[in-house]
Amino acid sequence: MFTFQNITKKFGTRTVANQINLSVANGEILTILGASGSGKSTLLHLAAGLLQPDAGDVWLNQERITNRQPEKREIAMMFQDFALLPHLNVWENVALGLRLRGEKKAVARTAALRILVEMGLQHASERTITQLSGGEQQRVALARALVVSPKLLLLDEPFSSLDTALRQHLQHEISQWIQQKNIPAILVSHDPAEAALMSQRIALLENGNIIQCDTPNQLFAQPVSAQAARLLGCLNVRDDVYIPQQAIQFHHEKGSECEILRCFKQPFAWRVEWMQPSFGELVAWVNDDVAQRLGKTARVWIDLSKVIYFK
Ligand SMILES: Nc1ncnc2c1ncn2[C@@H]1O[C@H](COP(=O)(O)OP(=O)(O)OP(=O)(O)O)[C@@H](O)[C@H]1O
Repeated sequence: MFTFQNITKKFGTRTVANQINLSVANGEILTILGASGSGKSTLLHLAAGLLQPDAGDVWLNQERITNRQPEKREIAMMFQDFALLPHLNVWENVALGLRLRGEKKAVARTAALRILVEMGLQHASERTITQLSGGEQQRVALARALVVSPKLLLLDEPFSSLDTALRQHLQHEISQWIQQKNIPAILVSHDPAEAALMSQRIALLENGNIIQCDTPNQLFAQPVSAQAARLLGCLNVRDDVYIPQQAIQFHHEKGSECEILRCFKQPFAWRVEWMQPSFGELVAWVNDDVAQRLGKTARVWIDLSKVIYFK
């Protein structure tokens, strides 16, 4: 279990982490989702010990590690650019963390080769990094992070440079690893789809504040504010109202309060006009799968009991 307890960090007069309280359970991936500059990387650096908080404490497995040096924290970090060393071959890159901890070369090599087998990369162990594909490099970076048996894994947008197929494969692989190793993991992302796919919970960060932290389903169904809904990439958000996809129906459900809508195809999406006068210009965008089931002139309904109104 990893915990940020009331963590505050300022750069000059600017607060980039404001009284952050967060816990991540063993086997859980928590995603910190936020816009550029919201303070995501700062939180990872505070967890890794690369930055010191101005106030608050960091805990790992009931131990207070606030003042512990990064190399003594038993935390592994995986970066966007993999940060592999080109002058070392694959197994040497993987063994690096163990070597830095003072492990003998032969012991570190054995451990590195063992994890490369687990990653399906044994055939590439003697290759140089430049002889690997982007996906293979990513797996080497993962192997290097995991070979030291970390007690916490920090992932700083590690998939952003990969193509879709590879990204999905590695997202799945990493999720499985976290569960298998039963360690907590924190993923930093600005991609809501990735956050929803990979994590059990998502913390929404805005200007150094966590504005909401919950399961993806709960967040998409009930964002606390228009900002939260926008961070989640939700469609149909206005400052005062949000229509979740599940509120948009084709069939009138007996007993639910509904409004009739018109739906028509736009160049790139389906647009549904809400006819309720009090909502003025509000339009609802529907998913492709919903749109495919609608004819051009089909009527859809909004279940008003599922609509979220912001104060
Ligand atoms: N060492 C530093 N000194 C001063 N300001 C910093 C420092 N590191 C980060 N900042 C500022 O703190 C804010 C948060 O930065 P951070 O890198 O944590 O954001 P982020 O959410 O990870 O952004 P991105 O998605 O663009 O990487 C930014 O305004 C940044 O300019």
